[in-house]
Amino acid sequence: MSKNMTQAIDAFMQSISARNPGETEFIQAVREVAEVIIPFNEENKKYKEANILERMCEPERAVIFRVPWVDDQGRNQINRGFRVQMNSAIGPYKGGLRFHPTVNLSILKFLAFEQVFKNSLTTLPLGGGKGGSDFDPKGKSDAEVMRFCQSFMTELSKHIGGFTDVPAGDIGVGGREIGYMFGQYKRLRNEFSGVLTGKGLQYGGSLIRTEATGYGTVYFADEVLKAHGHSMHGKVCAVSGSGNVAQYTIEKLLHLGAKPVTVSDSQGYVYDPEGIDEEKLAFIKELKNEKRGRISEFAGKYKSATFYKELTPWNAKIDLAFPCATQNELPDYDMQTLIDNGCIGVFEGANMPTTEGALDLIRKNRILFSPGKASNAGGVATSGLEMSQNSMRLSWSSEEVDKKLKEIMVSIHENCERYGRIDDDYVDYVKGANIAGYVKVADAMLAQGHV
Ligand SMILES: NC(=O)C1=CN([C@@H]2O[C@H](COP(=O)(O)OP(=O)(O)OC[C@H]3O[C@@H](n4cnc5c(N)ncnc54)[C@H](OP(=O)(O)O)[C@@H]3O)[C@@H](O)[C@H]2O)C=CC1
Ligand SMILES: O=C(O)CCC(=O)C(=O)O
Repeated sequence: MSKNMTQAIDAFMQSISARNPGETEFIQAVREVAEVIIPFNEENKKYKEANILERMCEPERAVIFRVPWVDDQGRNQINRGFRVQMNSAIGPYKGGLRFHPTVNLSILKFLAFEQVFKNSLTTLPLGGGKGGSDFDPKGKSDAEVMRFCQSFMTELSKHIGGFTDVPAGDIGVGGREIGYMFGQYKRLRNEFSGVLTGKGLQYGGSLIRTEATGYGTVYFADEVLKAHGHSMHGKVCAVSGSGNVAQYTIEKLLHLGAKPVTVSDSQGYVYDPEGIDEEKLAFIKELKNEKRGRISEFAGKYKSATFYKELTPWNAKIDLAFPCATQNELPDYDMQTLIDNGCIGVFEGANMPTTEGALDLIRKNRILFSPGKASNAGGVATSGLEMSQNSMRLSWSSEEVDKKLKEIMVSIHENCERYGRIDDDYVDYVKGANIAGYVKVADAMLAQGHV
């Protein structure tokens, strides 16, 4: 990269840092995009002259609100609620809600920013947003979670709607939470609408939405492997996390003949050299989705497995890594270990799990890599399919939805390859995803005037 270009990127990032002090995750997400888009804008002056990137870095709106609720002991509790409505150029704001004690404005702005590019890549008419709360559902009774969700939705309902903003789940928000929030929205508005996705199948949910993020991640990884002369069959895989995305990543890896050997949660990871098969996966699903237990219990149940307390799965000797837990969970030193152990590909199921330092190592060593905004886009894409079914008042079969999901992942791969091919042997999917996601939103913004 030329010296002038490096200076232009540094100057842009200085202004972003000054406008968003202390928002480290948001600044990290913007830098990854700016490093690709600022050089692209030099060759596409219409975007540069209209300050499209600058505008995309400023949320159209962000609401922060108090969420009061009463716990089982009758005590008053207060949490903070957020919704960041980042960009509506190509459709209503769309993106998940995260309930986790670490949630803050920086994390939600980074997620909303990523969501704009991701949703554009899906080919569907979806703008980008994200929200949530610093509420921790862990250790709470169902009744407490319900009271919290009802209070959260009482305020959020003023800012969302089927044609305005359609939230969904993310960390800490699954079928239970979506159900409670949907019920409250319906009471407040006296309206049965597709205002949330990830709904239960009895009340407007789509088949395959639960599976979609994990399945889509593996479909995308399979495309990347094929495009580089490899195959999924027989590959030994490390998966992090044990929630929604991790579970269905493991499931699809098994369908394609790969061998997942790790799974984790915030307390540590489990390594099972014999592999996590369908039966062990069923145990994980029950443990995490129903009993809401800890992953260490897996090693208690299966003698072939070992639990490593407070460690992450990146020490295992594996071919492919699927980080599916949270942001910045794969730092440079772990990436170096993965490379030393022969890892050939990293496919993000989570949002921004790979740090900037780890990404540098990936590029230097030409490791196959897909950014979450491309590889985990199957979740929001299937949310888009849920919205279509709700509008049409019908339900597609799981085969139909899965086929559409697969087609969308293949088309995202093609689009990323188009903008990200470096030479005959390597595609830079970060570059490809950022440019492909940007162009559609940028053109829509240009067409709509100075918005
Ligand atoms: N659900 C979806 O459709 C989509 C999700 N994503 C992304 O995928 C990732 C996982 O989401 P999802 O599976 O839905 O969430 P879940 O809440 O279902 O699962 C999250 C998993 O990650 C672990 N985890 C969370 N925070 C940390 C942390 N700080 N350190 C270590 N482990 C952690 C959790 O462990 P524990 O139980 O101990 O907290 C749990 O195993 C997130 O980055 C999310 O943004 C992306 C696209 C769509
Ligand atoms: O399904 C959705 O609307 C959002 C999914 C999501 O939060 C994400 O893609 O990160």
